[in-house]
Amino acid sequence: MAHPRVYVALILLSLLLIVPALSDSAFIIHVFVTICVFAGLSTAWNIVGGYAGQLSLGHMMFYGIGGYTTALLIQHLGLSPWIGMWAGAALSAVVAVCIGYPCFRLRGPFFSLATIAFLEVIRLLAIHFHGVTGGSAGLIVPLKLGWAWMIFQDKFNYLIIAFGLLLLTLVVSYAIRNARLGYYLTAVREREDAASAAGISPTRVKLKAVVISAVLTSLIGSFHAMYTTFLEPATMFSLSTSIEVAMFALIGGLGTVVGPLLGTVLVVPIAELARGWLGASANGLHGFVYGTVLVLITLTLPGGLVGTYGARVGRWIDRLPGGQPRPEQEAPALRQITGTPGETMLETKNLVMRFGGLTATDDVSMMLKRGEILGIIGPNGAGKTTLFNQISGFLQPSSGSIAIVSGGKATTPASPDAFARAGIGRTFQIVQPFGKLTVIENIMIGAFMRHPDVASARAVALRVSSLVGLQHVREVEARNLPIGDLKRLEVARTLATEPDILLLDEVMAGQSQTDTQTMVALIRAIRDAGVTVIAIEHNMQAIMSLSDRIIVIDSGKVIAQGDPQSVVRDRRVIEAYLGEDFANAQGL
Ligand SMILES: Nc1ncnc2c1ncn2[C@@H]1O[C@H](COP(=O)(O)OP(=O)(O)OP(=O)(O)O)[C@@H](O)[C@H]1O
Repeated sequence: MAHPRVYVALILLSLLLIVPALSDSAFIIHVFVTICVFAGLSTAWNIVGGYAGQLSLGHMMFYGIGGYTTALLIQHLGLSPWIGMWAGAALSAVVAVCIGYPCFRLRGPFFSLATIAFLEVIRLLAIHFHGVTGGSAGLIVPLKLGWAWMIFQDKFNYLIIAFGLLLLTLVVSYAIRNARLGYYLTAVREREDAASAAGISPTRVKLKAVVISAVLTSLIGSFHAMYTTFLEPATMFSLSTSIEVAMFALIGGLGTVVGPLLGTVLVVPIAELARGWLGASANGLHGFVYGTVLVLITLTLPGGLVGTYGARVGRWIDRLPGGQPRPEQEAPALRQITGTPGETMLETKNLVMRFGGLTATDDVSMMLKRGEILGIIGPNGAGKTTLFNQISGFLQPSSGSIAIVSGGKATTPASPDAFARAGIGRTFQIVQPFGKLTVIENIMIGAFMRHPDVASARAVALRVSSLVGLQHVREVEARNLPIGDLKRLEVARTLATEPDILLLDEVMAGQSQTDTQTMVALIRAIRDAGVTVIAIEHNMQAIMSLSDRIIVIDSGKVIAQGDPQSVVRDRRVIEAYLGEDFANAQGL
């Protein structure tokens, strides 16, 4: 509460109550109720559409479910809307899981189309079951006056409830944004694979977001039904309103906490005032107003208002009393890796991976011993990365088995995130940074796996950033880093998950001579701290000096393995990969 961003926001928000209280006009109160309702809907939508990047265009289904459940429970069971709205919210949560689970497998426009389809289905069902819902003719909410029934003569009471719901939605949205879930949603939105490698289950976090969003939307829908006192499928399950709600967030700033509110405050009053002044002749005018503002904003400010000016305004506000940065927390103790050096940690048997007619790994059997650095070499296209993808859960082998051995027990996790949580950390050959997050935030995404609390994850990330030599670019957005730093960031994010086994895929590619030496020293230090390492590398000098053991793969098959000196002398390895020039240069 003492932070200026909080008290300034509360002061500005209170204007939504103070201005209509001073004016005392029923129409002005109506405009402010509408602002609170739509800002709440847009803020709730933004949790899915903005934070999770899933452009739902069927969100009004939860609004409608809330409204109808509340109205029907009053009508048939005489239940107060204060109870009915939670029943509606529970039903919306169930519907959100049932719809979200299959739909989250769809990407981009297909997801949006699927949400529209579900909205239409529910609208048609509401029309079809007219015996219950009143069908197209609509349903009138039983008019019993008083707080218990949420029906008032004094319109200001409606505004108090609408404001309360908006405040609740904003607090939830703010809390998500600043908690692990918010970071996870951003990570999943930007790069699902990298998020999975950091132990995040994309489906689980998206489902969490959609359930929270559905519950909030449904609560607002219940209230709005009580406010309008009339429900019909066309307005309760409206596609155009779903689009408007998304549009407010786009105008204000997608994925920001106050963006949806700002977008609504900007456009709803203009449209409502135009409707108020021009009456029936202004039918459809609000759509024109929204469209015009949207076009202007997307053309001039693609990040929306908050996306463009938010950081600058935030810095001004931080200069107010209480805005000084807090001291950083001490990094928590590192996870103690236990186990006997030399014991088997990972074993693959006869791994085959076919892509159509191509066999990328062909009968690969290998094992990894605790505490070693295992190098994997081989020509381009030999199947090295495909092997990594299988032992980190990103590819399901066509045949063969993978076992992670821990405490004498062998397990095979079912998904990439489960592999990560089982202690296998991996980097990607083609770097996968979360471009719009800073270096520290990128590393925090990894750290969250074992440190759910934001302050601890940040402390771990700060320590890891120093370890890999990224301390000088901590607050730089990852998209602005050169390739050498991006490679180090890959290692840092994976290291922050505190893995037992670290899979490094060509982390020295694109690094300068000095950086390569630093990386070699870093990998040794990581091993000395108890982490077992497998490294795919084309830099022979580096991999020779690092590895305790090397496996050579060619055309998907293991053609040689052993200590570095004997492997580079192997004729098959010289013929398939190293070449005679290398052998001559080494005097082999
Ligand atoms: N998802 C995929 N679908 C189809 N083919 C694939 C897929 N992934 C890899 N391949 C093919 O499998 C073969 C092995 O590729 P892989 O990336 O594992 O090789 P690599 O040894 O890591 O090569 P490099 O050293 O160039 O990274 C290649 O021919 C590649 O084109």
